[in-house]
Amino acid sequence: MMSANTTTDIESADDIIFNSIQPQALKSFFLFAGAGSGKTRSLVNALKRFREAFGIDYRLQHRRIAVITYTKAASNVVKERMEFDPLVFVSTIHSFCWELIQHFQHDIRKWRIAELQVEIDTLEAQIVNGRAGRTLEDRKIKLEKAKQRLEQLPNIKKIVYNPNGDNRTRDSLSHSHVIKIATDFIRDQPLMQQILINKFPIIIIDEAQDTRKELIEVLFALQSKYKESFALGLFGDTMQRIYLDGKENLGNTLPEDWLKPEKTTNYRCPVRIITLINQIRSKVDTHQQCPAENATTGFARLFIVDNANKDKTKAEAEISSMMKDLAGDEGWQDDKLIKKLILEHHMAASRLGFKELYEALNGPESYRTGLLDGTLPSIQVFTKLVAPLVLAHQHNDAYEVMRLLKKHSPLMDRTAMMASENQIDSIGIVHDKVKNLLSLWQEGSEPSVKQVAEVLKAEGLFLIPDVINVILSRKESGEDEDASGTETNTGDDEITAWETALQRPFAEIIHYKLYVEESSGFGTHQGVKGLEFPRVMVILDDENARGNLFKYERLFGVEELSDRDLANQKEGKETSLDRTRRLLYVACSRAEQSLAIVAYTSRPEVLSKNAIDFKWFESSEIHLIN
Ligand SMILES: Nc1ncnc2c1ncn2[C@@H]1O[C@H](COP(=O)(O)OP(=O)(O)OP(=O)(O)O)[C@@H](O)[C@H]1O
Repeated sequence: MMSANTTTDIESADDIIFNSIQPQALKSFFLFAGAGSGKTRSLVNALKRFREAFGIDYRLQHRRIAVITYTKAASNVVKERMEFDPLVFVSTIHSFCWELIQHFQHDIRKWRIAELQVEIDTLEAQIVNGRAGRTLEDRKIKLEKAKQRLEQLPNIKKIVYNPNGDNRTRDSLSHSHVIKIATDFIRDQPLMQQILINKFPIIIIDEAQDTRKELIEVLFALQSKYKESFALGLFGDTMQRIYLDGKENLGNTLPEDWLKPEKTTNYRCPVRIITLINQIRSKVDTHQQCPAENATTGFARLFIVDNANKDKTKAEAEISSMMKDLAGDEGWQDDKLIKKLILEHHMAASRLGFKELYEALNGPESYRTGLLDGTLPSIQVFTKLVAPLVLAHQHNDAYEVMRLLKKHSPLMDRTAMMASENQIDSIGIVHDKVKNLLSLWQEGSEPSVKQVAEVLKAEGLFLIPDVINVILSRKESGEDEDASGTETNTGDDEITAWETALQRPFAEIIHYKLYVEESSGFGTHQGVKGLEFPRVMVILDDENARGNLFKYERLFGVEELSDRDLANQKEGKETSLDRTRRLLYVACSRAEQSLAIVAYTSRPEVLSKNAIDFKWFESSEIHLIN
């Protein structure tokens, strides 16, 4: 609800949070904190007040408050503001899960055996029933690998977890394993439940709307079982749920006894942008924001570009120049000072030279989120290890080359080094292997991703993800394509994606890397979550988008809803319209001063009329670009 008094608003929300975490009177709560409402400040305030009042007792009882953030960067901010006080355990969800399970080695091993056995049984059944062809051959390779892993499990002394990679060594768990294991243990093991609530009687989760729903659900169940001794504090905004693995409608389906404080002031955006995002949101719920007392008026403009206009770079340059004049802000003339947000990524991919790689890997549903935010495990060996190694070599940075190898190469891990008779010789051998890898770029050559992967595999420099291993392990004679192509499962479309991606030049990996790491001037939509920029250009371009997850033409009423959307709407389920609206809300709410929405459309007049009818823009704020 719109608050008349912003001071009361902060005080009451912060007080409610502090009162909820009194050790003798724990209460669970969901803090509704819309865009720019200063969640971090409220969180740190509550933690500092808690430390002051209860820190000594808590330490004596060996208890801690857990704070789970969405990114490592967000963890670091909270840790720093809390002066790295061990009273508060701040981590990402993966590290938190690992903290809980890491000493349960016996149970983890049992869990892995059961999981591998299911995988083996499924593959064996598929192989018995499958037709001859590549799919069958791939499954046989996968089966072999799964059996090897099962066999090796008893020999592994300690199962570990590496938050920075994908199956880096055979004894390490993947990110999704860690979450699944923790979820299962919390749900099924009373001992784990006791340990959890004794160690962390209070768990605070930031960006709760995007936190893995399976885990949120077991924590909810735990809280309802141990109301007196365990409290959950969720910080979030249902309108800012942008990942598909978050829990739908979290915040609207809370238990009766939960408290629901709300922060209604947006300290980031100027008045005009707050009015716009309130209007975009008004179709979904009644949460509305108000500006801070010292907020400026700000600018929001809608630029409508006909799809027939093929030179998008030129159109956007013209728009920047118009924004400079409209907002009276020279900053709009400097690309480095503007954040351009691509909500669908094909346009950036074709402009920045990684379109084919992107299109291949964007195929499997399971890859999409990770591809967009750079966390797709199977690509990380290239983006996080090979590309930095090549770039460091090109900059003559021998120290960085060594650091990457020491940290990530199985050839240089502690066990390998201890086992070697002469460590100096071993380092020399690793150097030769690196030389072989780098020779792929010699005299201006441009290797393919596959050539790079083959050298990695042959030299054993870094571990190759299983999906790529399957392709590289195929016998030359196994090239008999299964023409029917009808057998698919998740694993198979991932293999198909990598078959194409491996053929692409490695340079596409580098362009992709620059894009997801935000060094290209463009921002990924998911990547800007939680961030803020003075000037934001939000680019809406369905024509360059693939898939049906987001459709701006539908959101603006230019295109009819699909049959699937209509069916979902009828059943009260989420539609592409809902997802697209939330994306637009998040993107627009990043702007601190001025905002330009650039909408490419097949029907400029209809889009313009609807933007006015929806009360998103006045006609004087809309510009048609030819
Ligand atoms: N009480 C306050 N007074 C003045 N400025 C504030 C206050 N709280 C937060 N801010 C400022 O407002 C901006 C937004 O805060 P923050 O990024 O913490 O919001 P958020 O709730 O995380 O938003 P989002 O969910 O959109 O990412 C920051 O620049 C922050 O410094």
